[in-house]
Amino acid sequence: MDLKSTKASPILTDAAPINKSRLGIHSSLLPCSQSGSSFSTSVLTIPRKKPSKLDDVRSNGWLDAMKSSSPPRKKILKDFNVEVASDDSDVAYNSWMVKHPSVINSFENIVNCARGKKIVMFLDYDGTLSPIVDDPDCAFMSDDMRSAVRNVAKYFSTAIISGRSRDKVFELVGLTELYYAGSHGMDIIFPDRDKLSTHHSTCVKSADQQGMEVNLFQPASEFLPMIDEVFRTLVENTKDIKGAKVENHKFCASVHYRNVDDKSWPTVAQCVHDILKDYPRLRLTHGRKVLEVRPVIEWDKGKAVEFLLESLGLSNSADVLAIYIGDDRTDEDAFKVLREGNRGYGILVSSAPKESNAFFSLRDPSEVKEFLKSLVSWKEQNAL
Ligand SMILES: O=P(O)(O)OC[C@H]1O[C@H](O[C@H]2O[C@H](CO)[C@@H](O)[C@H](O)[C@H]2O)[C@H](O)[C@@H](O)[C@@H]1O
Repeated sequence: MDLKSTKASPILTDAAPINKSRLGIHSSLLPCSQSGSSFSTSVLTIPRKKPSKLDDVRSNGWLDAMKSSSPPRKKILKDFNVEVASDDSDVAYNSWMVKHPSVINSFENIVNCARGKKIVMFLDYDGTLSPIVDDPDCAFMSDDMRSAVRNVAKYFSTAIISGRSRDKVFELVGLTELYYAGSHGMDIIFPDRDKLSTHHSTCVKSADQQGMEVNLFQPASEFLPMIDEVFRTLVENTKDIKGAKVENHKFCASVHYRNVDDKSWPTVAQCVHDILKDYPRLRLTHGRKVLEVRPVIEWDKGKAVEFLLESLGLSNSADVLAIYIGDDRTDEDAFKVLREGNRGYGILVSSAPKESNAFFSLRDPSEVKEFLKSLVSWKEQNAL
């Protein structure tokens, strides 16, 4: 396979727009902006200023997105170098909560909606089940959280949908009774014992780590060699940027800049941008202090939720209430699917106000745990 080929498969979409500023020509000098009829191409002057190496990432919005990623709720009081919760941010958070109420405070509402319906639980991993930490290899969930998830799965079908590789997220969660979707939903596994109501033809049979028969759904499998190649190039090209870290998640790759001095963020962005220029079949999404490189297929966490609901025969919103808990921009696709399809509720985990398609909110993973425990208690008290 030609890894850099531009030949699109039927499912490809989202070709990167042509970035005029990349040509080093200000848009006001381009023919489309001319107003008079006497314009002559012979007088078109190209600015003498050499385009900055970082013009690409400034003009395509990557840098702004990087700066706004994972904003701290508390402000540093610079003169005293202490962290304080400013009144302003509290006021902003409280007014944001009017739009996205805490699901703990709205518990009665959500369980009333769930009466007579099957609850299906979708959980993101990082920032939802485990706290955000500097080292992605040390993002462990607590035993207490694991037991809360295990108890939820006793009563409700539960799936983990993560940007990490499926193997990695399974290693971190370690519960065999769940469904797992890794690589932002591009790698879904089902135990073969489950009767899949649809999609049989798109799944392949395989064996899991315990040798049990499983069904795999991997809509981006053709991208495997490409992601591998890009991962190696990213590692090589970022090796001199202190603090940068690249992860291979099989069907996507992550470039972390949480531990990079913010003066070097433009260098990280430009480096990723330069590599992506050679791969028109890959695109970039933003996570929490992380740039994520993934195939331009029409597949995301929202599609994975739809796929899982349909495959498990749980897509009838009259009988099913889906709940998706996540903290990241990539979780927004899933929130949107639930909101627009009237299939259930998205819950955003955030301690700062954020634009979101989620209906409810929770502040942090400890509130996620509290909510999961409350659902289990409610179910136990109402079990007939
Ligand atoms: O979909 P998720 O399960 O939320 O995974 C999204 C990314 O999570 C990880 O990165 C994030 O968490 C790290 C550990 O707390 C943190 O250091 C990093 O800054 C966050 O972006 C994971 O390492 C990424 O590869 C995932 O894409």
